[in-house]
Formats: sequence, structure tokens, C-alpha cells
Amino acid sequence: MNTQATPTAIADETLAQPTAAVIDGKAASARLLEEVTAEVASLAQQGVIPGLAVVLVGEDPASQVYVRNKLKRTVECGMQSFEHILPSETREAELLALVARLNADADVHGILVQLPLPAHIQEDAVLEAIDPAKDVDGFHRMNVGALVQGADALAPCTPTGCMRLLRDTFAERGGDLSGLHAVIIGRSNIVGKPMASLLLAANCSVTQLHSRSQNPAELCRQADIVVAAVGRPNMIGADWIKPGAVVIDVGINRIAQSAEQSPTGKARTRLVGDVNFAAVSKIAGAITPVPGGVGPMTIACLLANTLTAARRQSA
Ligand SMILES: NC(=O)C1=CN([C@@H]2O[C@H](COP(=O)(O)OP(=O)(O)OC[C@H]3O[C@@H](n4cnc5c(N)ncnc54)[C@H](OP(=O)(O)O)[C@@H]3O)[C@@H](O)[C@H]2O)C=CC1
Ligand SMILES: Nc1nc(=O)c2c([nH]1)NC[C@@H]1CN(c3ccc(C(=O)N[C@@H](CCC(=O)O)C(=O)O)cc3)C=[N+]21
Repeated sequence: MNTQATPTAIADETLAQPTAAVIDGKAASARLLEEVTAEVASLAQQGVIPGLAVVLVGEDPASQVYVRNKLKRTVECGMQSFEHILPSETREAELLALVARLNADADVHGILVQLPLPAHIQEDAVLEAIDPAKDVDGFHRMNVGALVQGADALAPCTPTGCMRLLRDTFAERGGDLSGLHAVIIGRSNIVGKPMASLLLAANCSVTQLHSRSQNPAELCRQADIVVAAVGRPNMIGADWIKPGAVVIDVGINRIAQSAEQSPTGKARTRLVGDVNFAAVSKIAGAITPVPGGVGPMTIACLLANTLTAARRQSA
């Protein structure tokens, strides 16, 4: 890179020092996993080993990476992992039969069916077939309803992980989330909608943006807290962000990386979020990186949910 301070070099956003605090999701997830590991050990003394079943249908390479990461962490925590990798042509009836067997298996306390499923399988039929007590993703209607009503429920892992990062960030500054304006970009059942429920429960004023929203950047600029869950690389630029806002980037996007940018000198892909990190980190108060932000927290919260489910099932 040209280090001469020519006007164009100064304009290069990658040269400027970020002013935002970078929120370390890896460290936060390691702390949570340490707590979970200790609790698993004490449950094991009562003869209960929490078990998590992960079901993956098809060969989506990104999903295989998540499944592998989850398996590794599950075992590290002292839990049992049951992996079911099925071919993409698996029929819905076969998948429902597997879910029924896992529901009836006393060694399995948590069930996660990796989404998205192949197009010929009805996603909601499968999610509704999971025993709500074992629904560690929190996607069953009974758990969704409980979350919306503010009742005790297994809450979706990614939004729960985002809340932990937000609470820690504001606690470090001697405050909390109450009364703050949160803008969520995205309204999926997995991330955007449950995120709104959790922020509302924490007394935020919540605005939800989506693909039909008008003037999204202008609305987003009013936010004290921004949660981006869209799936579009680098969509959120500095002009979307109020100075000092706390930005949580949920997006996981794989983009092509040129040979010059790659540490190995070979053209390959790299992960980026929905937020333009280089630009936004110059204006935000705090920001999560991708990778190393929300992703590791999702897995830690999944294992925390599995522990909770195992405790309830063995009480
Ligand atoms: N880090 C982690 O642990 C996880 C990361 N992810 C990542 O988060 C991202 C979002 O995932 P998910 O919620 O499942 O995605 P979905 O595709 O289900 O939802 C995307 C949402 O973004 C909205 N959207 C699309 N384009 C725009 C736009 N131009 N402006 C405003 N809103 C827009 C859509 O609006 P509409 O409803 O109108 O279509 C939709 O609500 C993905 O990158 C995914 O890989 C997901 C889960 C976990
Ligand atoms: N039923 C279901 N539940 C899910 O929770 C679910 C799902 N289906 N389908 C796919 C999405 C995506 N998701 C991620 C989890 C962890 C990382 C993660 O660990 N990311 C790391 C590393 C990623 C890498 O390097 O490949 C990081 O961001 O640092 C990413 C994405 C869960 N999802």
C-alpha cells in the first residue's frame, strides 16, 4: 500500500484509525462458554450430560462450516453431540420421522435443524414438529409466542447473543439500554423479529426496517443502537450512522477476494458483514467485526440454551 500522505491516500478509508471501540465477540463467547462448561460439569455430577442434536439436510458448504464449529464447541463444553447429515433429496416425511425419534430420545435435550432447508421441504412443518422443550433455536410457535409476550422461553440464539454484546457494551459505559432508540434492519423470523422483541423487553424504542422501507438511511441515522441483519455485503455506510451509535453487524456474507488482498496470495473468498466496517468504525461509538463478532456468540448462546433445556428436562 502507498503510505505517502497524498490527498488520495488520505481519502482512502482504510488508512484512517478507527475511532469506534471494536466489540470482541470471540472473547465474550469464550466467557459465556466457560460458564456453560462449569454448569455442565455440575449437572454431570447428577448424572445428566446435556445432548444437542444437529440436523443438516444437503451439502451447503457454509452450513457445513457452522455445523462443524457447533460440534467442536459442544464437545469442548462437555456436552454430547448427535450429528445427522442427510442428503439434499431427503423427503419431508423422513425428516419428520427423524425429528420424532429425537423428540423421544431422553439423551437429546436440544434439537437444531439447520436452515434453510431444501425447497421441497416445508420449513414450518419441520419446526413445529420439534418438541418446544427441545427447541434450542427458539423457532417453534410456542416459544415465539412466549418471547413476544415477555414470558420465559428458549429465545433465538443470534438475537440473544446480540443482546449480551449490547448489555456488556453499555454496562462498560456505566449505562443500560433503557430508553434508547434501536433500529433493526431486517425482519426475518431468525434474527430481525426476535431481536425486536428482546430490545423492546429491554425498554428500547424500536424501529424495524426492511426491503420496502422508505428513507432507510435517514431513519437509521436516528438510532442509538443499530442491528444490521440483511445479508447484503457492506450495505450500511457511514451516512446511515449517528456519531457514537453502537452498531451490531449480524451479516455473514462471503465475497470474492482478489489474490493481492489474500494473505496466502491466492484468490479465494472472505467474510464480510452488512456494515461497511472501514467507514462506519470511524463514526460509530462501538461496532462488532465480521468475523469475530456476533457469529461466535450465536454458538455460545446455542449451548447455553441446550444447558437450560437439559436442566428443565431433568428437574
Ligand atoms: N452471525 C450469525 O450468527 C448469523 C448471521 N446471519 C446472517 O445475517 C444476515 C441476515 O440473515 P436472515 O435474517 O436469516 O436473512 P433473510 O434473508 O431471512 O432476511 C433479510 C432481511 O433483510 C431485509 N432486506 C433485504 N434487502 C434490504 C434492503 N435493501 N434494505 C433493507 N432491508 C432489506 C429483508 O426484507 P424483506 O422482509 O422485506 O424481504 C429481510 O427482512 C445474513 O447475512 C445471514 O447470513 C443469520 C443468522 C445468524
Ligand atoms: N436453525 C438454524 N439456526 C441458526 O442459528 C442458523 C441457521 N439455522 N442457519 C444459518 C445461520 C447462520 N448462523 C451462524 C452461526 C455461527 C456463525 C459463526 O460462528 N461465525 C464465525 C466464523 C464463521 C467462519 O469463519 O466461517 C464468525 O462470524 O466469527 C455464523 C453464522 C447460524 N444460523
